[in-house]
Amino acid sequence: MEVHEGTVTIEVPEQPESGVGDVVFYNPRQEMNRDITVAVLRTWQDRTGDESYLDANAASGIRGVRAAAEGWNVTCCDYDTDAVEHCRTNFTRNDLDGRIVHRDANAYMHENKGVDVVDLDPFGTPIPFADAAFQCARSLVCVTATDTAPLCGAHFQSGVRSYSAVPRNTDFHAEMGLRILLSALARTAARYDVGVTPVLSHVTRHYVRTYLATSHRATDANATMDELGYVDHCEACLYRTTTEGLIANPHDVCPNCESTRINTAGPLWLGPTHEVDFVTDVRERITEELGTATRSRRLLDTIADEIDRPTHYDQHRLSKQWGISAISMDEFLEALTESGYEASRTHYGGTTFKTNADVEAMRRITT
Ligand SMILES: C[S@@+](CC[C@H](N)C(=O)[O-])C[C@H]1O[C@@H](n2cnc3c(N)ncnc32)[C@H](O)[C@@H]1O
Repeated sequence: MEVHEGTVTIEVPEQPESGVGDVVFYNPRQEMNRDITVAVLRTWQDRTGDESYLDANAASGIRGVRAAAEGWNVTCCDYDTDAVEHCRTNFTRNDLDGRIVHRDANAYMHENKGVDVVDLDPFGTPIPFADAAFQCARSLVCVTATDTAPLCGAHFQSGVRSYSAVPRNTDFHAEMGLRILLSALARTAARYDVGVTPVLSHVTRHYVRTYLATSHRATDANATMDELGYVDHCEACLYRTTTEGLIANPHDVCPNCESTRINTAGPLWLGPTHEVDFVTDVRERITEELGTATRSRRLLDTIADEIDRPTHYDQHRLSKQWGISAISMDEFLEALTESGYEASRTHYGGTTFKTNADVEAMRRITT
């Protein structure tokens, strides 16, 4: 079937309804992910003059074709024969040049270091490709992870295995997933003396996406490691607290309600998950021909306005906890800001917010 995204048209096989099968993969639900990638690549090229882009898990080649249409010097890599055929057809069909490589992505990245931008978009966890990506990429690593259940602690052991960290299934699960992923990526990069700075990250129910600017200096890798730490979370009253550094110092009882139902997650990335200037620049480069322009702009606006530190709350979950009916989000946030606290919506969900008020202060002010 024919698929139109942005300025390109590609050919992909009919997809099985279950989403699982042998055919070359294409997921229309990821169009916004790809539209934002196009705007990120525009921003990155304007800022750095970078030229080369590796679509390491190419499938139909949709990411690579779209990057080539933006003027990038593209390599598409996939170990699947049919995928490689589709990539070839789709570059030709759009009259674009691109290098198509039938190879294991790790082998290719190890042998071809110095690509400006590397994009990882495998099935499930990207961690098997992370070591090679941080050695191969010169300046930007883009990563999608679709294994949201392991990342957010819903599949606990799988999360521990994949990410060498302890995820917990909390009421801020989407952010837990992002911070577990960033932690694992940062620790992987640091092994090669590479420091990372997340310039943009976003999470939906289906995937986590992040863009990491890289710096090949041991001192920057040290600074990256300083962004790691732990979050203690009380299941009884939803209180949380963070501990910076790689030495966990877990609470046995909740400092707020003295419950022992307090658990620790980490090491997590506790640093910023985006740079506001970068997000604003990307937002400006979301143009009308992008199919998800309206949704993408809305998402990027929310991210740019989001307080960027761990962790978010869910207003409905808190209201349930306190046994009251939820007031409107605007009223709730206004009550916090009028009391001198910071408060913002977040992109993690319609009823989510961040604040520097703790749960007791929130309850006092808003109920
Ligand atoms: C989720 S699909 C990629 C989707 C595509 N990037 C898009 O936006 O539509 C993952 C692809 O990674 C490929 N893949 C998995 N393991 C690989 C490996 N070790 N080396 C190269 N490609 C691999 C699969 O064959 C598959 O085509």
